[in-house]
Amino acid sequence: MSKTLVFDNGAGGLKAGTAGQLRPSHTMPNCTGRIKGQAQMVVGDETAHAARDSAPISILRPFDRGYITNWEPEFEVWRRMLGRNFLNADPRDSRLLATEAPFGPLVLQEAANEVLEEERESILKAQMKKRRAELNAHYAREAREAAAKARAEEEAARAAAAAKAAHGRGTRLSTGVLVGGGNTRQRYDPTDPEGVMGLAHSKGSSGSSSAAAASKSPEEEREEDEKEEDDEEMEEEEVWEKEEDVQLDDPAAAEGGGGGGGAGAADLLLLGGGAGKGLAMSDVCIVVDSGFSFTHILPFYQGRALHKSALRVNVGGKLLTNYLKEVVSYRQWNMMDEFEVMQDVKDSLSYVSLDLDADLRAARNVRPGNPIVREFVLPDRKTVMKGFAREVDWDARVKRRQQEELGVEDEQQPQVLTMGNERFHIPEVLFNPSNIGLRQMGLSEAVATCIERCPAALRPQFYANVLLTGGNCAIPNLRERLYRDLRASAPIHCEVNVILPEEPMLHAWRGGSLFGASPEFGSFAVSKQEYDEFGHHICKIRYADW
Ligand SMILES: Nc1ncnc2c1ncn2[C@@H]1O[C@H](COP(=O)(O)OP(=O)(O)OP(=O)(O)O)[C@@H](O)[C@H]1O
Repeated sequence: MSKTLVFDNGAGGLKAGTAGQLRPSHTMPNCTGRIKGQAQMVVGDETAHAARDSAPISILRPFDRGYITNWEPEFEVWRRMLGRNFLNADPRDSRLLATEAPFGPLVLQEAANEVLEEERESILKAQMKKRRAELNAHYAREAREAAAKARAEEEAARAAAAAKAAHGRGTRLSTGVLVGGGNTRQRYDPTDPEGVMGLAHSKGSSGSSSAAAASKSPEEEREEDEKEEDDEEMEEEEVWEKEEDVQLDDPAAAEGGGGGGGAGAADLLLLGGGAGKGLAMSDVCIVVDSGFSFTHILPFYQGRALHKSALRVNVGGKLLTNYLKEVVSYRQWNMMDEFEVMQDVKDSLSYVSLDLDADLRAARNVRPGNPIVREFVLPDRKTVMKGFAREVDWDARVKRRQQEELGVEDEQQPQVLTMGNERFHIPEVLFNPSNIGLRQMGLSEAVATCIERCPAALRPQFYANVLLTGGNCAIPNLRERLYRDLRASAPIHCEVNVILPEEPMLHAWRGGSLFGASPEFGSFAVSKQEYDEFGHHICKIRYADW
């Protein structure tokens, strides 16, 4: 059977691995670079190595805010990922599922498909592109269903055990992570190198309609395409027009269409920690994806994206790191050429404040006992290869100050950055971009606005199902702050629920992994032969259908 590779192509990093696995096997910076004075280009992970060796390097990022802006370097990164040192993919026996950001103009999507098709002649057997937000929503939905199923099964097992115990025949309940649904339950063995790949996968009823669609000839598909597109548009319109018809308590409306994950899907989801554990209602969620270059907010109803309500905020991790670089360079050391180091500082020490005034007051006095101030030991690339955060060493700090006053340099002491109000002042930009003069909505305002742009009858469901994904959502307290702000702006009768899955950065990749491993995936992929025969049209039909 051919192998399905999953690429989550982000502006910060390319996450790649095989479908069906719990996590990507490789992640590399999505960039190329040139070391000063050298003709050779360094690619992906090599740029990080060069930066670690203090080589003066100029970085080129070919992917920004969801768009590939420069194909050549992007393919260099992809080729390296597919090559011997990483995925070691056999071109004759591999299929590719790649993520795509929302809001991509059609012409760019077409160009991307075309370039991918031309390039992959020697690379991959079949390809498929899927919007990242859809994969996020898909994973959350399936995860929630799997978690609910597992809970129900565990409760049933517990009830059975209790009944047995009542009859004097005690049964020891199993603990640990259970994988597999229905009759195929088995214990997950973390040492199994095959992970979940070894398990058989089955799919629910939703796969049958797509399989039927796949059995149609491309000519038939083309004939039906316009009709389907009209139908889709009408469906989205209907959500608005018939909003008063939606009964929020109606289980049929709540359950909707969407894919029902079978046993195989549950395996990955249970291993993933049940990302959708907290989702209150079926098939309705609002995906907030905040990554390296931007943040987008996209609502889903019955598995369909409501594009009219979607919002994008051009604030991401890169902007925060650049801002931190400037602040630190102004206040302490010149760190303007140290993006990677400053990203480490931000990732390890920043947090979102839940009480700005109190935190500002507390951070003001840098003295022992200060709860906010921390130190970051900078890498000197001789003794300290990678920087790290630590509690303030007050004695060393006093000694350092005295030496600085005397103009003495102690070679033995590592250089440290002191992080005080920077720790919460920088992430605050996500919630208040106007702090640095950006005319953009803050995160909470954008989520609330997005929900308010949805049909009134659906809003309570969206408030109850806000799903956070992307690396920025790992900033401590971000979830709590968003909850607090939404709670304040949501109507009083609405339940507010903000869900933060484990490792939010990998959430979209896991959606891809789940989908790539499902039996229906084959019917959505486009082969080289099909593309040559029908062109971009076939991609439009196949990719839009899921
Ligand atoms: N623990 C953490 N705390 C704070 N920020 C983090 C943490 N982990 C990752 N990040 C930030 O998340 C960002 C990367 O997130 P992610 O991988 O979701 O982005 P991407 O998919 O590469 O980019 P994009 O979504 O813009 O295409 C980086 O800016 C990184 O600094």
